[in-house]
Amino acid sequence: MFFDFSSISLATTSAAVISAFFVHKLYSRLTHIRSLSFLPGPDTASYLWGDSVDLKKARIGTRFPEWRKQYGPTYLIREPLMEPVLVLGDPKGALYVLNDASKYHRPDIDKQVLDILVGACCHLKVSMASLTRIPTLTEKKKLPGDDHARRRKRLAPALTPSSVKEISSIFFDLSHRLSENWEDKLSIENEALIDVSKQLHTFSLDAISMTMFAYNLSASTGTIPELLSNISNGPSQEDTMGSRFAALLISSFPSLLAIPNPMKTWATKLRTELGAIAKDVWDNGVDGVEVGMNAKVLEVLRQSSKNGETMTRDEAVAEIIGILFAGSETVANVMGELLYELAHKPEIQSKLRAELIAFEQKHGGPPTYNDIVGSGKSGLEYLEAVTRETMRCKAVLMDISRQTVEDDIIPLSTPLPGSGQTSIEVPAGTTISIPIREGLNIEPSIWGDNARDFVPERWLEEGVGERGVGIGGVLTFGDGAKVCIGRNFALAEFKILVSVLLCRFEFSPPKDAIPVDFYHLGGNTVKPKLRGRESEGVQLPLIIRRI
Ligand code: HEM
Repeated sequence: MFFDFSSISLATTSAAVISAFFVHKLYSRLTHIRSLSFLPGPDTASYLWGDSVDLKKARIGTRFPEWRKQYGPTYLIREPLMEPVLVLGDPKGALYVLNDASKYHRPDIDKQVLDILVGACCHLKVSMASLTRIPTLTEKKKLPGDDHARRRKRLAPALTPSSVKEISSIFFDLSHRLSENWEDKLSIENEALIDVSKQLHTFSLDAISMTMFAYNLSASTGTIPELLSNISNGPSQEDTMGSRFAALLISSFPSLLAIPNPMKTWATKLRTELGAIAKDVWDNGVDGVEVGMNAKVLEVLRQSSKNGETMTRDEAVAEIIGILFAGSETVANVMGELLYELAHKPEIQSKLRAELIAFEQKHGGPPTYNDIVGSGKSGLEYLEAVTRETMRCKAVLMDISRQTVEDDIIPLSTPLPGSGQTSIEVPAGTTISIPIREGLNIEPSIWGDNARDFVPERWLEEGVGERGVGIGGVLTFGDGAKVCIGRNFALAEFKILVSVLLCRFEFSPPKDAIPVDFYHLGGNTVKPKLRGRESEGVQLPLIIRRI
């Protein structure tokens, strides 16, 4: 009898490697638990799922503000299998982490999701990975930090204030197009019930595709608009045992995302279709760009090819997909939330409209791009205040996640309750969640007792932004090396749309309105659903009345 020693030794080696891997996983998990267990935090909803399933189902405003009240700004929550997550709502600690890109990286799971999307940037927290943290931009697992800097530098000229000014006429055109669409719906009655969420999504998708790569995606005949609208509803949002186990496995072993799953199928389809368009636009160059369009991203990508940088078609496609994700649903969501807020706060709506109409009467025409971006100084102070308050209270991202790559000590501005410690030692591999929407942006020690309320007037006070944390006093666009590169674009697009819509329409809640709840959904963004009709997906019905 002969033994196949080579196959025995292969099996033994594989078993040893797998065992070592599990032992290492277990050891690092125990290290994280031991090092951080002194921190306060909620009783974990489930040892198996941690707090993740509970958080996924919870309405916005029902968990983090309560935990902040009970435990202070810095505490611990749990991912599946009790992996601790340090919720760092301390201003000094948050800025420390965001500003040290060498020690604090995006978590492995996010990089894995980005790999599937060809290294693209996105605010998308895909549902298969929805128990995990925020994936964002130009960071790919195998690429070192300087590659992120190189790609960011390459993209930056497309999104400077002067580039945004150049493309701003497209924002005006699209805002008027949306208004005309609503006017048509109001042609018989003076008012109508309209689900604004879909139309805002189309508006922002067009804004990004028509300005960045001269393509009208919403009008394209393929399945792309449908695939992109799935960003809102996610490739599989249901909370089933199967999806929970998949999420649990993936959060422990991110590489499992590489095996076939609904999210991967969806991403591959989207990438293939976008790839065909990108190839078309890429091959035909930017010379033939139609009037009313621009190709800012393609221009910078082509320029870097001319400068000798190698740029493969795949890389170009990755940048395009990334910009589309990052730039479309973010603005659509925040705009939807403002319209919802204005519908419920008619006094703020009237004050904003009165300012815009007074401006128009005084200057003999509607505000231009310069009036709008300089709105704090041009007689549009309330527009500026409403914009800032929307970005503060309605931040699209719940949190920004990072993982330590080495042991470190995070300084704190608020001593920990009990021990009075002014810093926290974190072992390598710790996941840190910097809470934005329900954390630092509404921190009562900064914004006062009415921190959670939507009060634009607070911004009319001199120097108020200096009190807060981050650019302009909020962390809505992040901070540090990965701060949002599209913020000038987003703010200009947002303000232009507000200035056009508010002069033409009045918004109010539907009569006998079903309450709208906002959830953290399909990406790390916040979206509306009707209470009791959640399975119908994202919707935001409002009554729109012609003025
Ligand atoms: C209201 C709208 C928006 C919000 C709230 C927002 C928020 C953010 C945040 C918080 C980050 C940093 C994430 C991190 O640190 O991990 C980020 C990154 C990014 N955003 Fe935005 N964003 C918005 C709109 C846009 C738009 C319109 C574009 C494109 C035109 C864009 C492109 C990007 C890109 C490319 C990055 C990655 C930057 C990097 O990794 O260096 N964003 N965004």
